Formats: sequence, C-alpha cells, structure tokens
Amino acid sequence: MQTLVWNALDNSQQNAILARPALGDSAKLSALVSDIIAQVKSTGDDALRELTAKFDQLELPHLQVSQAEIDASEDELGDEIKQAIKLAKDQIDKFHQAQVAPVIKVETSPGVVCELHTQPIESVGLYIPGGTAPLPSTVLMLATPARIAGCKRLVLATPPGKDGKIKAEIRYAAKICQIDEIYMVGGAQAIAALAYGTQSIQKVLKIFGPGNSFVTEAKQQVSQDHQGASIDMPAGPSEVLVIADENANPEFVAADLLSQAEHGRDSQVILVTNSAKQAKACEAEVNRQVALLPRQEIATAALSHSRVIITESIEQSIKVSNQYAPEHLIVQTQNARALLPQLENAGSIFLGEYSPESAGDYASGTNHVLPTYGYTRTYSSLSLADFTKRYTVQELTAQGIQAIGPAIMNLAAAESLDAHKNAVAVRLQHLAKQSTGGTQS
Ligand SMILES: NC(=O)c1ccc[n+]([C@@H]2O[C@H](COP(=O)([O-])OP(=O)(O)OC[C@H]3O[C@@H](n4cnc5c(N)ncnc54)[C@H](O)[C@@H]3O)[C@@H](O)[C@H]2O)c1
Ligand SMILES: N[C@H](CO)Cc1c[nH]c[nH+]1
Ligand SMILES: [Zn+2]
Repeated sequence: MQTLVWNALDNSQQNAILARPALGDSAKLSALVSDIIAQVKSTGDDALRELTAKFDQLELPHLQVSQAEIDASEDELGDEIKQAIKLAKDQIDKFHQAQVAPVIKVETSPGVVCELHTQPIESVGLYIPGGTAPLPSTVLMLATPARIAGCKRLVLATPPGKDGKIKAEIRYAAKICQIDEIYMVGGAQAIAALAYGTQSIQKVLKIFGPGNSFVTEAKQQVSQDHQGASIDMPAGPSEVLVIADENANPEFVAADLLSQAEHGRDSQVILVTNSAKQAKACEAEVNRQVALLPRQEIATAALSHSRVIITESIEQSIKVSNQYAPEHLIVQTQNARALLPQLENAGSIFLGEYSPESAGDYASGTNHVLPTYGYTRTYSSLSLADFTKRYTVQELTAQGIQAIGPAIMNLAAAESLDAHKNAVAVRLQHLAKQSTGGTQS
C-alpha cells in the first residue's frame, strides 16, 4: 500500500489518489459489454453458451439448474453451514421486515385525501457473483427482501464453477428462499439475458445484485434502454475505507482492510489515520496477515492500488472519507458514534472496534449490496423499498374540490392549459347548479 501525507498533496494529486482502479479504461469496457449485449439479443441461448465457453471456459449442456439439483443441496451440506445460512437469513429477515412501509393517508384539507401505497415489482432478476468467490450470502441479501416485498417471480443467475455446477451453498440459500428458477450464466451475458430474455430465460423487470466491472457496466447499459430492465444500483468491486486514530487496534484494522482486498484484484481499500505511528503499525500488520491468506495473490493485487493516507486530524480524515464516498466505512476511533453526524457519503458504516465489516457482509442483518465507485453520494444501501414501487391515491369530495378548485384553475391558466382548468370548472359549475336546485344557467 502506498503511504501518502494528505497535506503534502495538491488538489489534483488528492483526487488522483482517491481514483477507483476499475474505472481505468471505461471506453474499452463499455464497447466490450455492448458487444456482449448485442450478441445475446441477437442469438439468445446460443450466445450464452458461446460466451460462457469464452469467458468461463465451460461447455454447458443445459442452462437451468433442475429442481433435483436444488433439493440435493440439503444432503450435500453439513449441519453447521446450513445453520449459519439460516441464522443469517433470520437476521436479514428481521431487519428488512422492519422496513415494511405502512400506507400513508393524509387529509391535506377537508375533503381532500391523499394516500401513498407500495406494490411489489412483479419479476426480479437476482445476480449472484461467482467468478472467483461464489457468494451464497448475496442470495440471502437479494431474495429475503424480494420475498418480504411480495415479488412474484424471482430468477437467479450465477456463473457455474469449474466443475460446471452451482455451489451447493448457493443452491441451498436459494432453496430456503423458495427460488426454483436458477440459471448457470454469469457476467454481462447474464445481465443481458435477464434484461431481454432468451429462448430459455424469460425477461425480468428489474435486475439486482453486485458483480465485477463487466456485470456492473452491463447493468448500467440495459437500464438505459427502455426495452431492457431497471436496476438497483451500480454495485461494483468492493471497497472499504477505515478511519483509525492512535488508539485503534492495528490487528483489527489490517484484518478489515484485507477482508475487502481479498474480493477481487480491482477491490480498493483505504486507511485514513491522523497518526503516522498507527499508519506504520497497520501496514506492518497488513503485510503480516496478507501472507497468511489463501487469496494472497488477489489481495496483493488489490493492495497495489490501495492507500494509507496520513491526515492532520480526525476532522480531516472525515473530509477525506466524505470525498472518497466509500461503499463501506469503518470508524475505529474513540467514541466513534459521536462522529456519525459528520459522515456524509458511505453505503454502510461500522462503528467501533467490535464492528467488523464482515458482520454486515453476512449476518448482522443489514444488506451487503451497496453502491460503489463513489455512488454513495447519491445512491443508498439496498433495502426493501428497492423491490417495490410506490403509487399515490387521491379522493376528493365535493367539499374538497370546492376548496382547492379555484387554485387549480388559476395554476392551469398560468400554464395556459385550458383543458386542465376546464376539468375543474365543469365540476364546480355542476355543484353550483345542484346547490341552486338547477336554476342557474
Ligand atoms: N458492491 C457490492 O455490494 C458487492 C457485493 C458483493 C461482491 N461485490 C463485488 O462483486 C465482484 C464479483 O466479481 P467476480 O469476478 O468474482 O464475479 P462475477 O460473477 O461478477 O463475474 C464473473 C463473470 O465475469 C465474466 N468475465 C470474466 N472475465 C471477463 C472478461 N475478460 N470479459 C468479459 N467477461 C468476463 C465471466 O463470464 C464470469 O462468469 C467483486 O468485484 C466483488 O468485490 C460487490
Ligand atoms: N463485501 C461484499 C460487498 O462489497 C459482500 C460480501 C459477500 N460475501 C462477502 N462479502
Ligand atoms: Zn465482503
């Protein structure tokens, strides 16, 4: 990790050290992904087979996972992992059940009632990353809120492993979430199939889930086409920023940094500390711990574009974090909660030394699908609301239209929209006639 002193850098250098690695060659990525999407649109299942052979080095006899294969996961797994998956599901369920929105009903003036209702999105595509690490936890993060929201059709797509199969943990997580439509396809081609449909995959209305830069780019492209599909958010390569003061435990800080560095070569982890001594201690710990990881090679690649930034104060550390807008923000300082009001842009915040980012990844209950690339400035953590759409209802009585009708007519006239004005005028005239017993002309 490169160590830099924030105050020794000018503005453009500060921006440069906070740049995301995955956005390096976006024009090339965009062209590659649009070719993949075009291929899937034109030849459907054949394209999925060809692209899987090309990018996953697999010849697939069939795309859909059978019900027997889903059910077999029950016997393929030991009790310990099945219990862990169930515990995580329960935790996620509790936090997302609490997000169920009540119907809002307000009488804005006598006789004018306004309501806000929610409805589930009918069909949803759930993309589960599977390139270097298949993520059963992501099945729970997507399927649990989709089920609570009441979505009717849940379609799961994930790349097959080297053995041409979907990992038992993913099949099991899908099974306990009552998902029976699983396709063995990954990458941009999976997103294209979900968005446009193929001979064997029926299209969905909205696509959810994280993925590498190909997946994320594909989601963005299909969401810009009205014949494509809506998406949850750009949830790309994992990121974490840790704010640590001199009291933080370097062993904890290093473990948290590495937990995200091990996701992928294009992951990025950043330590921001107001203590040069802490910076050194954490770096030494990172070097010690990374050497012990099975995914050492991936983590080391991620560390090569990761940073240790030394600031003059905690306030400046917060400024750096707000500027970077991380997917995950871990605060390991004394009285971490007191900093919360100043933390502006982060997908999920972890306060204090006993709140590792892994807790949110698996089992605290919060959702681990989060915006990356700085999109936490405007996008939110995945939540129940993303699986629903909101619509309003209004009901006006005679008293209600009489009260606000004149204002509506004035506003319509100001916009030169006479038909709008007339829709109110005819009603007010009708009511006036009624009140005079029909004697008015
Ligand atoms: N932001 C979040 O909420 C969040 C959550 C979990 C995981 N993630 C991120 O998801 C990502 C998962 O990435 P992954 O690669 O392991 O799995 P993935 O499933 O996203 O992508 C694998 C697929 O990419 C395609 N692919 C690979 N190389 C390609 C190439 N050169 N050209 C075109 N397509 C290619 C292949 O078809 C492969 O099946 C990681 O970056 C991880 O950090 C993010
Ligand atoms: N940290 C990832 C989101 O960036 C989510 C995840 C799943 N499994 C482990 N981690
Ligand atoms: Zn993670």
